[in-house]
Amino acid sequence: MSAVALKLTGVTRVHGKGAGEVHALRGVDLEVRRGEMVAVMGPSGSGKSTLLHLAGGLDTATSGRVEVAGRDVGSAGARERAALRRKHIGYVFQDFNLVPALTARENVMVPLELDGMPARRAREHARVALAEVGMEDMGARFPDDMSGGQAQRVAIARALVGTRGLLLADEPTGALDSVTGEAVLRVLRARVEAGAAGVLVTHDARHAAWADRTVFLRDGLLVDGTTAAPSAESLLAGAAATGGHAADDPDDGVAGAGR
Ligand SMILES: Nc1ncnc2c1ncn2[C@@H]1O[C@H](COP(=O)(O)OP(=O)(O)OP(=O)(O)O)[C@@H](O)[C@H]1O
Repeated sequence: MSAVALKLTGVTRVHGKGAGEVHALRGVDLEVRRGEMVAVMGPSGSGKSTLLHLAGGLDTATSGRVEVAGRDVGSAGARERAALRRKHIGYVFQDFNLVPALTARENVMVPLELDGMPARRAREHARVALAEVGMEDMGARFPDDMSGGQAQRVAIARALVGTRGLLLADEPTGALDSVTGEAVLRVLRARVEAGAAGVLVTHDARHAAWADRTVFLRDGLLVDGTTAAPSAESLLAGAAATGGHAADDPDDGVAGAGR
């Protein structure tokens, strides 16, 4: 299997038409390898969710190329894209997107069953994934009977279940208290250590500190933080120096790294 789990080359995404055109991404290049976790930071509206949707095969680029596990997502048909999503991509959405009529365990089993895994094996994978996020006793609960944080942990278990090579997370700890949130980031990190690739969209420099490197988006342009490799400490220092709002200004994180 390719060491590069995700590759974006010259990717642009224009939403809308004519006077209402929005250039959400402008010529973005990004490569994420297996065993690597990349954090994406940037102000609201800078294109972070658009980038994640493209990486997850939920949207297609206006121009440029998006490859997942060596496969060009843009040229794949709808059926192939759906299979790619189920087999290779784990996606933690900002809203939890759980199916209300299914229990926590059944929600986590869905992607595996869609992929043809027998129910007994899917149930065992779901048990492990729920245990990883501290929800082992909640398998029979329905989403409406859970707190926001519990529902989000189930969504994270569903994204992590099985052996997906590319994990995409949009602010996965938004509804979680900080202790649980850190536990979830730890699970994500463990999956990356085990060979998955991770992309984490976050506004929080403390969460970005869990990644191997941070890239910054501003007005659809991507600035790679690799050259200066801002460390967790320098990102946090940048956040502290700006009153905890490093995520609002990409330059703050860079300044915090001493550039
Ligand atoms: N479906 C759409 N139609 C029109 N414009 C869109 C659409 N989706 C996103 N946009 C615009 O594209 C730009 C980038 O949006 P995107 O949601 O990717 O930013 P973001 O960095 O994820 O923001 P946030 O941090 O607020 O979630 C914004 O100007 C947004 O208004």
